[in-house]
Amino acid sequence: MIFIETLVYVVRDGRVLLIRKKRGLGAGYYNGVGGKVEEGEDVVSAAVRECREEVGITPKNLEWMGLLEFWNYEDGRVESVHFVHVFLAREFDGVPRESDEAEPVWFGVNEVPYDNMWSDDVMWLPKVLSGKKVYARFDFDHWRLIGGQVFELVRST
Ligand SMILES: Nc1nc2c([nH]c(=O)n2[C@H]2C[C@H](O)[C@@H](COP(=O)(O)OP(=O)(O)OP(=O)(O)O)O2)c(=O)[nH]1
Repeated sequence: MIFIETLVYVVRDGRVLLIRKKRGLGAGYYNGVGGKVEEGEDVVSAAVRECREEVGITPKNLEWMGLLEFWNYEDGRVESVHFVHVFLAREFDGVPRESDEAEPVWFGVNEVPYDNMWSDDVMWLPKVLSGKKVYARFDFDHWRLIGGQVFELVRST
């Protein structure tokens, strides 16, 4: 199965808004706000929708920060491939609120709780939070990280 997904990191006053995910894949971990792009939906609309659904805010002026690929293997075969578009939002409308999917929590951008996040995040999220665009691919075995590469994207002009 191939999935197109989104992750949004809302940043304001030196802090980043994460969610503690209550259910589904990665439950208990902190993450950006996101989920699957639905049929017929564009990636930006999906990113905005997930922010509304999960924490009740509407991000404004989303900045595309890169693409992550997560390849999950089970017993030597590809079980699923996830293409995840990452965005920063420096402005938003509304007040973050808890939902049945997620609890919103603000962290200082230098106090991100990487020990309680997907183990690949420490390899790319600091770059994104410092304004760098990235492309990365990570391989998992039964969702345990087994390898990966991160590239910083630079303008070639
Ligand atoms: N930061 C980070 N996020 C990850 C990793 N792996 C991974 O699937 N995700 C994110 C991408 C998506 O935003 C989200 C997908 O989780 P999910 O399939 O449970 O989606 P969901 O229930 O939240 O969304 P949905 O089905 O409601 O659309 O998790 C990872 O290694 N690091």
